[in-house]
Amino acid sequence: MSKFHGIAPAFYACYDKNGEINPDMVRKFTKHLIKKGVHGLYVGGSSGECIYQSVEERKIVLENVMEEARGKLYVIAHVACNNTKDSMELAKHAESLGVDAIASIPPIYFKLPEHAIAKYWNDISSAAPKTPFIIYNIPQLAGVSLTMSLFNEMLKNPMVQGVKNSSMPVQDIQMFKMYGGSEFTVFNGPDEQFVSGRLIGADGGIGGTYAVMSELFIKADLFVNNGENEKARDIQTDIDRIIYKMCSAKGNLYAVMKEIIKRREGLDLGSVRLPLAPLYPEDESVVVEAIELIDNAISKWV
Ligand SMILES: CC(=O)N[C@H](C=O)[C@@H](O)[C@H](O)[C@H](O)CO
Ligand SMILES: CC(=O)C(=O)O
Repeated sequence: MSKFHGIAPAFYACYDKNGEINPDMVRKFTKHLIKKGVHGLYVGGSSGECIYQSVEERKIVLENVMEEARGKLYVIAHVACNNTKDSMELAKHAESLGVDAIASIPPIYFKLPEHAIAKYWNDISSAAPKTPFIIYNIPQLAGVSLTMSLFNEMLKNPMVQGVKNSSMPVQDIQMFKMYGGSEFTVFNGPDEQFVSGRLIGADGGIGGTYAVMSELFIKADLFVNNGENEKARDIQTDIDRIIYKMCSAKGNLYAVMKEIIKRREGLDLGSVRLPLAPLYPEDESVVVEAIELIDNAISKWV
């Protein structure tokens, strides 16, 4: 089994009362997830609110994660900024800290040609020449798809060793697996189809909702490994009910999940940064009902 397998929660941004990065909470949250038994961590991605943080802030987050995580589980650092120079700086910094891989979305806003996207990714990779590079394919948010021509171009770089695939067709996972070569890693992106992603060939998953119910995803992963497909399907159904509930709030999904972690686990990660919407008073019932669903699912399955 490759090092990159199992359950890798996308790390949430940790803020203090004033909305500043809270390094102490970054460490506590890292320790908390390690104790839960997850296999890896994905730091500084969408869930880490990377696009709303400065280069300096993102370095501080990764440094504090690495202090707790080094040698205990794999760490993938998402290093993309929307310009090449800052992304290269973060890539270099991540390599100096000894992360297991770096990852990057494509550049957003301008519709760039594929050769420019490939150059952006290869430049970032060249700033961390000893560290595996994972392409983050998330067309519904990035507005750019990892096409086969772009994928094949990227495979010429031997450090390109995986894709985190968040496109909705599950078959995309199979395609990247098929053409990536035997050592190539593909992570499932959409948490709502984690089990399907694993069954069609994903080595593991990186997900935005894992940290709020890691027990359930660890169990789902185990069911797939053991060929217990009916149980895998049924736990996925319970997971999806929880995700749909959390997504029904007026406030942002990450604000909901941080509130749930605060109440269930006693860790205060703060709120989200604007323009992401914080929790509204009318979200109280969503939080309470989601907690009940999570508690019930954990007592049923774990
Ligand atoms: C669009 C998006 O953010 N996708 C994430 C990464 O793949 C997922 O992990 C979601 O957070 C999750 O599936 C909840 O919808
Ligand atoms: C959700 C996710 O995978 C991310 O943080 O990018």
